[in-house]
Formats: sequence, structure tokens, C-alpha cells
Amino acid sequence: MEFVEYADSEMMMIDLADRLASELRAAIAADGRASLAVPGGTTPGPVFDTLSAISLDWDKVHVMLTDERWVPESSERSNTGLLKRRLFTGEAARAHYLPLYAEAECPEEKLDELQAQLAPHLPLSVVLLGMGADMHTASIFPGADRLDAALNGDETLVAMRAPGAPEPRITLSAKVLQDSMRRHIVIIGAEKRAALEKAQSLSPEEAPVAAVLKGATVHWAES
Ligand SMILES: O=C(O)[C@H](O)[C@@H](O)[C@H](O)[C@H](O)COP(=O)(O)O
Repeated sequence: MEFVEYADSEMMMIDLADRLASELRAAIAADGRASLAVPGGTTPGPVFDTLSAISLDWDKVHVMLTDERWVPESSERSNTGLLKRRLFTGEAARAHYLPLYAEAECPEEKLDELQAQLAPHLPLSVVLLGMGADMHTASIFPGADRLDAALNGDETLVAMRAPGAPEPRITLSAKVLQDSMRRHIVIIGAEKRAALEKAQSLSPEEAPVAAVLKGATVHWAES
């Protein structure tokens, strides 16, 4: 694991966007196309703002979420809504979106359909992840109902219900995340830095982010 510390989060977001763009260009040069997975939540918005303005062959890029809350796009909690507002605009409007949500009461009803859409775009070329102070990443939460399947199973997508998550989640499995050789984790603040340090000595069951640290680059700023 590489740890990169920045003087402030603004510099971090710009540098991270540039790195992601470079890695997407490299994947396109090597394979003729690229696939990118990004998180939702409150941290990555500024990365998307910068990345969306960068010129590259976005029409050769397929983008998916690392995880989604099982809510319609119109919900303010929708990660899809976040991407459509802040990533799929400007240059990146030409990218192709692979959804992790479809209209249904619960994610289990749509798992097969959604997984089939993702399959042609795996392994992922580039992955950006967030992390919670509880050391979850994507929607792989400690104490979640299908934590073992998400950490140790062969499924691409796992439906999760976790203590503290207001709605059902759907998440890429640790296997899918580990299969990407270009993996970045972006965190802000002293609490998350301490949680990341703690996670390095815990099991993935206790600290799910531990399952994706090997080979990852962690980007951190105090604020
Ligand atoms: O749906 C989500 O919330 C994200 O996809 C999730 O994986 C996020 O990366 C962590 O929960 C950290 O969230 P913050 O960046 O808001 O702290």
C-alpha cells in the first residue's frame, strides 16, 4: 500500500483526478477501452468536478459505481444522481454508464440483470474507493448481513443490509475490487487516517477496507 499525504484536499482532488485520467488513457492505449469504478458519498465530488473536465477518449470509457444505495436516481441519496450531476458532464459526458440500480423493491430482484451488464467490462481498469470511519469501503460494512459473501465470494455484486445504512445497498465484491491493478482510496480527516492505520492490523471481517489495501494507493489530506 502506498500512502500519499497532501497539504490540503483541494490539491489532492486535482492530483487524484489527473492520476485517474492518466491511468484511463493508459488502459485505452493498451486495450482500446477502459472501465472505471468510483464511489458515491460526500468525498469524491471534487474529484469528479476536475476529472469531468479532462480531455480523453471518454467514449471508450465505461463507468460504474463501487456501490449504490437502493434508492431511485431522483433521491438525494442516490450515488447515480451524484455521478450524473458531477461526473457525466463536460468532457466526461461522453462516457458510458453501467448502473448498479434498477427499479425494483429490493436489489436481489435485479442482481442477475445488473451483473450481466457489468461482466463484459471486468476486470476494472481503474478503481477509486472511499472509506468510512468504521473502516467500510464500497458498501462492504462490518456487521453487514452478507459480509462473508462480499469479502470471500465469487459474485460480482452483493446485496447488503448493514447496521446504520438507512437503505439496502448493492456493492461490488472485494474480488472485483482486488482484481483491478490500479486501485485508489481517497480519505479526508484525522479520524479516517487513524481508522486506516488501525485497519492494517485487523481482519477484513473487522475492517473491510483491509481487503483492498494491498497494492492500493491511499490519498489523504487533513482537510
Ligand atoms: O455510498 C456511499 O456512501 C459510498 O459509495 C461509500 O462507499 C463511501 O465511499 C463511504 O461510505 C465513505 O463515504 P464519505 O465519502 O461520505 O465519507
